[in-house]
Amino acid sequence: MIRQTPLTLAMPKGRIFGEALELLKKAGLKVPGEWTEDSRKLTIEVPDEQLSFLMVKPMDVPTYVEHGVADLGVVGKDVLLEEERDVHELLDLMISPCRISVAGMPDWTPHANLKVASKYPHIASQWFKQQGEQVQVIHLNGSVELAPMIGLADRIVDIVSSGRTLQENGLIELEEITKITSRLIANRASYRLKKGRISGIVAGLTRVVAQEGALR
Ligand SMILES: Nc1ncnc2c1ncn2[C@@H]1O[C@H](COP(=O)(O)OP(=O)(O)OP(=O)(O)O)[C@@H](O)[C@H]1O
Ligand SMILES: O=P(O)(O)OC[C@H]1O[C@H](OP(=O)(O)OP(=O)(O)O)[C@H](O)[C@@H]1O
Repeated sequence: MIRQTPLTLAMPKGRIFGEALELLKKAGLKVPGEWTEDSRKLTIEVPDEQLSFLMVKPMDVPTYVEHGVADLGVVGKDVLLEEERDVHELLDLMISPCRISVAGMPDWTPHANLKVASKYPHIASQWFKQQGEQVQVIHLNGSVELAPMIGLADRIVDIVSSGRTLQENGLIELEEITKITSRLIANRASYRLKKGRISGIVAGLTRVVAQEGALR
């Protein structure tokens, strides 16, 4: 029997997980079937395929991959832009689409010392720097839309998908910073040392992503 090269994948718990798993399955990988959203288990083994899945927070996926404890990872481009980790971005999986935008209250009156609340402090700082605006960035971990409503910040930089959260909190989208989809990333050394197996997975996923795109 030919033994497969063992591979470890860092998978984001939450929104992206289901869609990513579906793509991997369609690309021909035997993926864990028994895992459910309410499971507390953080590692899943698929012994027949020499595959291990690590269930991690979306923001931490690039950390696991950069340090080489995971060979591959699936992560939103938002996290890659925020974290700027030294990883190899292999493929746009075209799943979990959304955008990062600047939003604020419609009746806001301009003033100096602009405050910007965001779960993405790095992306927010870079964006306003590029615009030549000096701002104070306030890092929040969620419920960011609250900040302009209660006077914590003048603007937010956050994910927009349906626009419902902005709308229900009386905010308007002012500028789109960038469109976001999820990406397949690799550890740089793993990509060299396990190139055969990783290339096979990338080829399978590339085919599936193209097929899914044609169906949209
Ligand atoms: N409406 C959306 N809101 C947030 N993230 C979205 C949305 N649509 C797609 N995404 C993608 O999903 C990823 C976030 O997934 P999820 O919401 O499960 O995690 P999270 O809320 O950041 O995690 P946690 O708060 O548990 O650390 C983002 O990095 C982004 O790429
Ligand atoms: O445009 P929409 O479809 O409304 O989606 C965007 C919202 O979803 C995310 O929040 P999440 O549900 O992850 O909660 P959080 O505020 O705790 O980050 C994001 O931070 C926005 O608040």
